[in-house]
Amino acid sequence: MRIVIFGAGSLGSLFGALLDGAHDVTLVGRDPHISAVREHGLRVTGVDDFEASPAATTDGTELDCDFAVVTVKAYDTAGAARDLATGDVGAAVSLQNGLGNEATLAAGLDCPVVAGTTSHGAMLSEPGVVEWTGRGDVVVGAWRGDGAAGEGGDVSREDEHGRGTAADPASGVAAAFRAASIGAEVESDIGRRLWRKLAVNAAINPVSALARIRNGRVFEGPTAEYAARAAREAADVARAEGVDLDAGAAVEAAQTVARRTADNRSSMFQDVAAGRRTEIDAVSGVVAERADEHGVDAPVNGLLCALLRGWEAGEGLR
Ligand SMILES: NC(=O)C1=CN([C@@H]2O[C@H](COP(=O)(O)OP(=O)(O)OC[C@H]3O[C@@H](n4cnc5c(N)ncnc54)[C@H](O)[C@@H]3O)[C@@H](O)[C@H]2O)C=CC1
Ligand SMILES: CC(C)(CO)C(=O)C(=O)O
Repeated sequence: MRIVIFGAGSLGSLFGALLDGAHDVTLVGRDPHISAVREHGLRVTGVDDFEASPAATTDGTELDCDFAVVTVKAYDTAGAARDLATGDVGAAVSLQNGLGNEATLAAGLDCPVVAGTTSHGAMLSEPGVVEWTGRGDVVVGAWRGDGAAGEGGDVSREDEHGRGTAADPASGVAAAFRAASIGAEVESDIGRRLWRKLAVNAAINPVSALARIRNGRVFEGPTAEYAARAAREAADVARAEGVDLDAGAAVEAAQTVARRTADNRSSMFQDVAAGRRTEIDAVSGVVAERADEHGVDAPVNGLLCALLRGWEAGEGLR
């Protein structure tokens, strides 16, 4: 299949390398990384060590592909949709963190949108080299609009080529990942999966970023209570949106991820440490705003969001 990776930074480069070979892959990203890939290929280190040679470009317009995997940061999703809309894209697949990316893609594109989450970890260590920091999973599901993500119908159908039907692009995407030996599942209730991941990120990311601690410390010591509250609030908002997510299950999910990724610096901690903009709006910001809309209390998410936004607006960004 012809696959575009839109946003070939850390995660996108990892998936681009893993999909290359089984598929015809084009990375869309920025220099100096893209020039390095064009000149020397793409090297993966860490969990596995190998080289790949996908096509690579800094121009995301007028691309033609079976599907585009979108791996830009949440705040760049609208720009990605604008570029992808100028081409011929069969489907857009978000593997991003935060809530709202799929809605942004759907608003800007005519093609079907597939929602996804991944627990693989990746970090661009230098131009042309990506470190695979942790093996994980990929879960995708048809996105059917705000409040109805993944609801209804059988999304596990594939056509005789295993590509998924037009009404069911998620199974085609999962099949393409599996053809490249990347474990990928189709989830019929992808909306719940996105909210659960959001609760995990709402607990770990801002707390680790503000306290400057690795994931494993978030549920230990003085931050534990507030991380748990952030996850519980996210679950309360999810339920107000009709998503079946128990507060206890959300806290447990966050604690499990913190344990499994104990030595990681969360992506938000890395962003803050490097003086880069964070994804706070798409994580705690979404929880706090939707809580307001539903009349649900989410003071911890509100405070974490305000602190990170204050840092970004003040002395934070380089
Ligand atoms: N890195 C990781 O281990 C994981 C990341 N995620 C999520 O995946 C998403 C991407 O994360 P990272 O790869 O870490 O971020 P990143 O910042 O390393 O990569 C994003 C890349 O997209 C590029 N980009 C943005 N707009 C572009 C445009 N219009 N044209 C060309 N290139 C463009 C940026 O230059 C950047 O290189 C985020 O939502 C993150 O939360 C999710 C799971 C794990
Ligand atoms: C799961 C977790 C918390 C892993 O670090 C993550 O998604 C992130 O850092 O953004």
